[in-house]
Amino acid sequence: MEDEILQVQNLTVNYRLEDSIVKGIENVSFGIKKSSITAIIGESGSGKTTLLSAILGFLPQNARISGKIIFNNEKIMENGKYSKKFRTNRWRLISYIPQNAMSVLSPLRKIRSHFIDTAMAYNIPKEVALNSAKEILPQIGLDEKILNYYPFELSGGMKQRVVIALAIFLRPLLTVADEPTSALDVITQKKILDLLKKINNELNITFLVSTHDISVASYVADEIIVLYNGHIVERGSKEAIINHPLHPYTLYLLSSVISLSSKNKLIKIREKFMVKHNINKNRGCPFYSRCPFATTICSEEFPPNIRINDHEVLCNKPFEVEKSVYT
Ligand SMILES: Nc1ncnc2c1ncn2[C@@H]1O[C@H](COP(=O)(O)OP(=O)(O)OP(=O)(O)O)[C@@H](O)[C@H]1O
Repeated sequence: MEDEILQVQNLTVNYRLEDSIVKGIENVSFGIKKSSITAIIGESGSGKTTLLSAILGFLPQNARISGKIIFNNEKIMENGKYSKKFRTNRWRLISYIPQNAMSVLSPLRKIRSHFIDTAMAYNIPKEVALNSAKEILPQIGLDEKILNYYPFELSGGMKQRVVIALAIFLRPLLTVADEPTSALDVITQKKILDLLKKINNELNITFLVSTHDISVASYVADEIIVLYNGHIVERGSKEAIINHPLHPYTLYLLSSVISLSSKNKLIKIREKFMVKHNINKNRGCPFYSRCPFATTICSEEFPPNIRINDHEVLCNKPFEVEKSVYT
């Protein structure tokens, strides 16, 4: 679609170990709208980092990848092969804010060297790099004099901002952030999320942000993708996902937010998720073993991907969730 900067089509990633194969993500398809913020939400091991690494072309050696990725109307990856144009321009097309961002700054190098090194890796001259850095730093709340500081001279929040500046100073079209706030206290967390929104708004950079916290997704994102066990189980606008969830796992995530669940009937709903079905080895629903709404069909048949306008859900019985919340 024309208004999409990124299209991921039938993406599957497996990891090969000595005597087994581990699933990373399976047959994942979605698009990201230009100038939006999309959050990928899922618990540990759901495949968030695998998905982001596949988009960035950063998967480890033991990964096997299939499917297609289209970026800005050009194919950048098909069946594990990334285009040369993408590999040589990556940071100017899709940049990255890593998990534990602060630890990526080398303690032995001044902040200015981090900007110069990043730019020079893409054949951008030192002067251009420093000028771009000086332009970006005030926009994200940092004085340009920090270019002469070492990382140890900065607070945690300032280091986080430097890493964000490094991701955006070459003005990429898309920035991918892997759990950008998970290591931060709540006050700093909010400031960083506000900063991502400001950059999105003022510099028109599209963001794809992963998080295990649905309240972070709800605060920062326009669109939300819910990942469970390597599958997209639900995706749609923030309003659709937060106010009208259709997948039981999304409902479970929402009912687990303390401030939400203590206020309303979600607390009762959370109790329903105490049930456990035996895992069915057949090709049933990935969420079957934890689903309070599951019936025989869910243990036997992989669910269909149901689409209602822009809201998609992978479920045999999506309206059971609606009934339990709204009736
Ligand atoms: N290099 C690897 N080799 C083998 N298995 C891997 C590798 N990287 C990830 N996996 C497996 O792939 C699955 C998805 O992992 P991934 O790290 O993408 O999840 P995640 O949602 O990012 O988790 P977290 O929030 O803990 O980072 C998990 O079962 C994980 O053990």
